[in-house]
Amino acid sequence: MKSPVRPPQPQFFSYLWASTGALLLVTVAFLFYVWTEKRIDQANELRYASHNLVEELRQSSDDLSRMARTYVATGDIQYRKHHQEIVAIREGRMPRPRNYENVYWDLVLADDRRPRASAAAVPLMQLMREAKLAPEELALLAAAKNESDKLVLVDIAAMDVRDAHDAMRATTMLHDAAYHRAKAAIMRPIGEVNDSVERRTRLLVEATSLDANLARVAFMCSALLLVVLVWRGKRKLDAERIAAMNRTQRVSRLYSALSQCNQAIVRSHNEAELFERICRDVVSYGGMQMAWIGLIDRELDRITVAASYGGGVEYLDELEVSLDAGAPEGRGPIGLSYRTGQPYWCQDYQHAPETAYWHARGARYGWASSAAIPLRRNGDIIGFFAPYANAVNAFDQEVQNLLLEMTLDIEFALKNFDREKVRQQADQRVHYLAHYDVLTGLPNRSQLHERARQLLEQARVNRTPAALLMLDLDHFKDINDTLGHTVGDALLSELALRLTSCLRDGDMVARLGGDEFIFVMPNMNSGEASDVARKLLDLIGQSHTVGVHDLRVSASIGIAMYPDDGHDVETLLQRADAAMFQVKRAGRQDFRFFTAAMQQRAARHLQLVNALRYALEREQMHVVYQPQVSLKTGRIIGAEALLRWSTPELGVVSPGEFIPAAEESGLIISIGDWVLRQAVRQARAWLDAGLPSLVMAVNLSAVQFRAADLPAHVAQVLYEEGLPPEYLELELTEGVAVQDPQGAIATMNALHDRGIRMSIDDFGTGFSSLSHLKKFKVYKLKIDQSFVRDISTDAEDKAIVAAIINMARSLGLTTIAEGVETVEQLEFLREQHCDEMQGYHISKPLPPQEFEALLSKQRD
Ligand SMILES: Nc1nc2c(ncn2[C@@H]2O[C@@H]3COP(=O)(O)O[C@H]4[C@@H](O)[C@H](n5cnc6c(=O)[nH]c(N)nc65)O[C@@H]4COP(=O)(O)O[C@H]3[C@H]2O)c(=O)[nH]1
Repeated sequence: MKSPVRPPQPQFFSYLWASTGALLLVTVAFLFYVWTEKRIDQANELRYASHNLVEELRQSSDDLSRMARTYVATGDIQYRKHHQEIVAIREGRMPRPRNYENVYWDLVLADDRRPRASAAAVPLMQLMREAKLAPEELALLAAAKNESDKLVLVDIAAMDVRDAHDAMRATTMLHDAAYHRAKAAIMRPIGEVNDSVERRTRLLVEATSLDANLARVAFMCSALLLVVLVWRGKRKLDAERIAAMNRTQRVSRLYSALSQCNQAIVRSHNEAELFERICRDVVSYGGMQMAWIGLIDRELDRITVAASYGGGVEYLDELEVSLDAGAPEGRGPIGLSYRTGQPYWCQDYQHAPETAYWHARGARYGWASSAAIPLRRNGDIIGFFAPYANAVNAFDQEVQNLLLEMTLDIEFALKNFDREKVRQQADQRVHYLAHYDVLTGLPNRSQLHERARQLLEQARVNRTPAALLMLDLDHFKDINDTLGHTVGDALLSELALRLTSCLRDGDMVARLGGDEFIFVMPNMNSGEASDVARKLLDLIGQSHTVGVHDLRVSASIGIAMYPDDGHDVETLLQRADAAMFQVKRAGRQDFRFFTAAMQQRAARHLQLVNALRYALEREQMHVVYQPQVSLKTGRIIGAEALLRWSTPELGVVSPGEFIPAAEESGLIISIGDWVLRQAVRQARAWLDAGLPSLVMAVNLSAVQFRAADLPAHVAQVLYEEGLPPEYLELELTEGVAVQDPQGAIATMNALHDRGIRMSIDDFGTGFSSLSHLKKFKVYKLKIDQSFVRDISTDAEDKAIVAAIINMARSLGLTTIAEGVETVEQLEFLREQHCDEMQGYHISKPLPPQEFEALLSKQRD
C-alpha cells in the first residue's frame, strides 16, 4: 500500500532526442540556405551566360560590320577573312575560341596565328537554346540573329563591291541609313532580351534571397534551439549523473544497512537483542531518522514497543497504537498494514489522513514519511517494523525493497531463534533426563555420582564425616503388581516429597530407579545418621493416600559412613547396599550400618547369584524327597520335594542360603518351575510304578506365588505331566499374604478351583492373621520346626504347638509338624492330635530311588 508520490522529472534522454531533432532542423535550415544561395548563383550564372551569348550576338554583329567596313576602307583581305570566320564561328561551322567573349578581332598575330585555343564548333543559336533562356527571349534573339544575318549579306555585298573597286559605293552601303536601321533592328531585340534576362534574374534572385533569409533565420533559430537543448541536456545529464551518484551512494548505504542487519542476525542471541540491533542499523546505515519494532499484545489488542533507536524515540513514550479499526489509533499505518497484511508506506506523514491522529505529535520530531511493515512468525503477524524519515517520499522502490528484505531477514532470524529454542529445550530435556529422575524430579544415578563426589570431596577437605543411606521400600513390587504402576508411581512421587522434607541444606537425595533412594549427608556422624534413618522410617511408615487407596509401606535402610566405610561413592554405595541387604534378610523395616561381616555376606550373595544363573543348564541341581507320615497310621502319605544344589567351586550349598538368593535375584521363578515339574513328574512316575499313592508337596516361594499366571501354569504342568491335581500340594509361606491379602486369596481360590491343594509352611513364624487364615483355601498347616525342636523341653513351645493344633482343628485344617527328630517329640504331637509329621526321625530327604525303596517297603 502506498500514499501518492511526486511525478518523475524529464530524463536526460528526452533532451538527447530533442537535441537530435534540433540538430536535424539546423541541418535542414543550413542545407536550405545553401540551396537558396546556390539558386542565386545559378540565376546570376545564367544571367552571365545569357548576357555573354546575347553579347556575342551583338559583338559578332558589331565585329562583322567593323570587319566589312575596315575591308572596304583598306582592302586588306585579312578583314574579309575575319568577317568570314566570325560568321563561320557563329553558325557553328568553325571551332569557337576559348573565352570567345573576350576576343578582339584585331588581335591577330603577325604570323596569322590565333592567340587562343579553340573549343567545339557549336552554332550560337544552339548555345542560346541550351542556355535555358525563356522562349520569348529566344524568339527575340532569333529575330535579332535573323536581322544580323541579313546585314551579313549586306556586308558581303559591300565587300564584293569593294572588290569591284567601287570603294565609295561599298562604303556608302555600309554607312547608309538602311544599314543603320538594320543595325538598330538587331540591337533592339538584344536590348529587350538583356532587359528580360536582367528582370528575370533579379526577380529570381529576389525570391531566392527571401528564401535564403528565411533559411538563415531558421538556421539561426534551430541552432539556438540546439544550443539551448544541448545546454539543458548537459545540465540534466550532470543532474542525473549526480542523482545517479547519490542513488548509488544511497543504495550502497542501504545495502550496508542490509549487511549490518544480517550481521545483527548472526550476532544476536535472542529476539530483544536482534530488534535493538535492527533498529540501530536501519537508522545508522539505512538513512532513517528513527525506527522501532512493536509487538502485538493480543490480550490488550495493542502494540507494545519492543525496540527503538534514533533521534526522537521519545515520540514512542506512551504512544497509542492499536489494531482496532473502530478506534482512531487503530486506523494508522500499523492498523492498515495489519488488516491488509501488506506493508504500508506513508510518503507524506504530515498530510496523510491516516496519520492524522499523530500529526501534532509527529510534527515535533519532524516526521515526513513513515512505514509499517508486518513481521511474521510462522505466517502470523506478530508485530511491525516501523521506520521514520524526515523527508517526504523517503520510501522509493529501492528503500522499500531494502526494508522488505530486512524484514524477511528478521523473520528468518525469528524462525531460527524458535528452532534454537526448541533445540535448547530439547537439550535441556535431554540434560534433565540424563541427570534427573522424571517421575520424582530427584537427581538420578549419574547426577548422584557427580554431586556425591563433590560432597565427599568437601568432606575430605573439611575433614568431616558423611553418611550415605540407601533406602529401599519393602515389597514395593507387590503394590505395582496388585494396584498397578500408576498407583506405584504416585506413591513414589509422594514419598520423594516426604523424603526431601527430611533434608538439611547441602544434603542430597537421589532415586536410583525402582524403589531405591540414596541420601548423601555431609558433615554427619553415625549417631546423627541413625536419627535420620529412624526419621525416614517413621515418615515412610505413615499412611499414604494415593487415589482411593490408603497405603502403608515400610522400608529398609543401609548406612555406610565416610571415611570409615569407604572414600569414594562407589564403595560407599556398595557397602550401604550390603547393609540394606542384611536388613531385608533380617525381616525388613529397619536400618543397619555397614559392618565388615556384611561385606563378606554381600560378596557371598553375589557369588551365589552369579553361580545360580547357570545352575540348571549345568545340571547342578536335583530334587530330594522327604516322607510325610500320618501320625495315626504311621504310613507315608506324602513327600516334600526339597531342592539340592552343589557346584565344583562352591560345593554343596544349603537351600537356606541359596533359596533367598534365588528369590532376591528373581531366579526362583525358573528354578521353582523346574522343581515343580520334576516333583510332578516324579509323583506321576511313582503312581505309574504302582507305589502307594501320596501327595507331593512342593515349596512355592512368595515370588512365584505372586506371578499372575500361577494357577494356569500349575494346571498346565499337571496336565502335561498327567498328574491329577489332588496329588499335588503347594507349600506356601505366610509371607505370601502379607502384602496383598486380597490378591493372595484370589490366587488361592483359583488354585483351589483347579483342585490343587495348598498348605501353609513354617506356620507360627510369620505374621498371618487368623482372620486371613480363615479365608485362605488351605487345608493344612505346617508347624515350624523351630517350635517342634524344643517341645520336649520348652513349655512355651509346647503351648504354642498345642495352640496351633487346636486352632487348626477349629478351622478344619490338617496339621503337620516338621523337624521331628525324636520319639518324645513324636509322642507329644500325637498327644496333641497332630495329624502328620515329617522329620529325621522318619527319614532325611532322600533321592528318588531311595524314597521309592522306602515306599516299596511300606507296600510290603
Ligand atoms: N534339623 C532338621 N531339619 C529337618 C528335619 N526334617 C526336615 N528338615 C529340613 O527342614 C526343611 C524343611 O523344609 P522347609 O521348611 O520347607 O524349608 C525349606 C524351604 O523353605 C526351602 N526350600 C527347599 N527346597 C525348596 C524349593 O524347591 N523351593 C522353595 N521355594 N523353597 C525350598 O529351603 C528350606 C530349607 O530346606 P532344607 O535345607 O532342605 O531343609 C528342609 C529339611 O531338610 C529334621 O528332623 N531336623
